[in-house]
Amino acid sequence: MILLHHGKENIVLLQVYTDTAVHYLSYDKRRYSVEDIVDTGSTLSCLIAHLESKGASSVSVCSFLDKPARRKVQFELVGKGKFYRGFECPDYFVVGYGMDFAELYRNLAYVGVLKPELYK
Ligand SMILES: O=P(O)(O)OC[C@H]1O[C@H](OP(=O)(O)OP(=O)(O)O)[C@H](O)[C@@H]1O
Repeated sequence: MILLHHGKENIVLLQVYTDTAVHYLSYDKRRYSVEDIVDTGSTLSCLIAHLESKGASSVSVCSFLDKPARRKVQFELVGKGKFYRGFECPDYFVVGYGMDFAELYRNLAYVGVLKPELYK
C-alpha cells in the first residue's frame, strides 16, 4: 500500500494490487495502471479489459516509456481515464529501470539500448 498526499491536509489511501504480475492502484472504482513501458499495447489492452470487467469506472495508465512505433493493439481507456507517459521511446530494445532482456539488466540505474546483435 502507498499513501498519496491529496490537497494540503487530506491523505488518500491507495492500495497496490498485484494481479497477473501487473501492478495497479485503486481508489474507489478508479484504477491506475503503472507500467514501465507500453510496447505493442497487448498487455495494457488485456489489463484494461480485465479491470473493466471487474467494475472499474475509469482506468488511467501511467507509463514511464511509450513506444508507439511498435503498437499493434490500440487500447481504449475506461471512463474519464487518462494516459500519462513519461517519455516517448524510439523503436529500440531498451533495458534498465526494471526493464529486462532475458532477466538481465533489470537493475541498471539508467535506460540503455541493447545492441541488436544480442537479440537478433
Ligand atoms: O505492450 P506490450 O507489448 O504488451 O509490452 C509491454 C509489457 O512488456 C513488459 O513486460 P514483460 O512481458 O517483458 O515482463 P516483465 O514485466 O517481467 O519484464 C512491460 O513490463 C509491459 O508490461
